[in-house]
Amino acid sequence: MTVTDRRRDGVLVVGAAIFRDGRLLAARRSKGRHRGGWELPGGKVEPGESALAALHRELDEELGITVDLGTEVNPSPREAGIPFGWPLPGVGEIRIWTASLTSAQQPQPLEDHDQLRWLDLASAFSVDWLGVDTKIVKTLSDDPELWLP
Ligand SMILES: Nc1nc2c([nH]c(=O)n2[C@H]2C[C@H](O)[C@@H](COP(=O)(O)OP(=O)(O)OP(=O)(O)O)O2)c(=O)[nH]1
Repeated sequence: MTVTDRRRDGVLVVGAAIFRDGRLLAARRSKGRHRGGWELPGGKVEPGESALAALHRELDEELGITVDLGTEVNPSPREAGIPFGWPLPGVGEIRIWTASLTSAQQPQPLEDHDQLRWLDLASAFSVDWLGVDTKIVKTLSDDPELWLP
C-alpha cells in the first residue's frame, strides 16, 4: 500500500479503528483537555516520521499491541471537499485506518487512557466520542462488513 504523507497546515494525528470479532475498540482519554472523551487510539505524527510508522508506534506505546492495517477511512467527498483526512478544528487533521490485531493480544491502557471498550454496532454510539470521532464512527457504521462477528 502506498500512502502519501500529505498534510494540511497544523498537526497531523493518526488513529486506528481496530476491529475484533465485529467490535470496535474505543479508548477513554485519562488526561488533558479531552479527559473523559472516547477516541480511536493513536496520536501525533512526529517530525520526520511517516504517518503509518507513527500509528504503529502509538499503538505499541498506548496499548502494547501490533496490528495489521486495512484501508483508510475517509470523509465522504461531499463533506470533505478535499482529499485530506478529518479536520481537527484548531489542531490540524486526523487520518484513520481500519486495523486488526496481528494475534490474540489484549490491549492495555498503558498511557493516555483509563478505560478500553469493545463496541458492537448496536452500542457504537454508547460512549461519549470526541467531536470528530462521532463522524468517523458514523462512517464506519455505514460499512456493515466491518461489524460481522
Ligand atoms: N489519538 C486521537 N486523537 C484524537 C482523536 N480525535 C481527536 O479529536 N483527537 C485529538 C486530541 C488531541 O488534540 C490530538 C491527538 O493528540 P494526542 O495527545 O493523542 O497525541 P500524542 O499522544 O502524540 O500527544 P502528546 O501527548 O505526546 O503531545 O487529536 C482520536 O480519535 N484519536
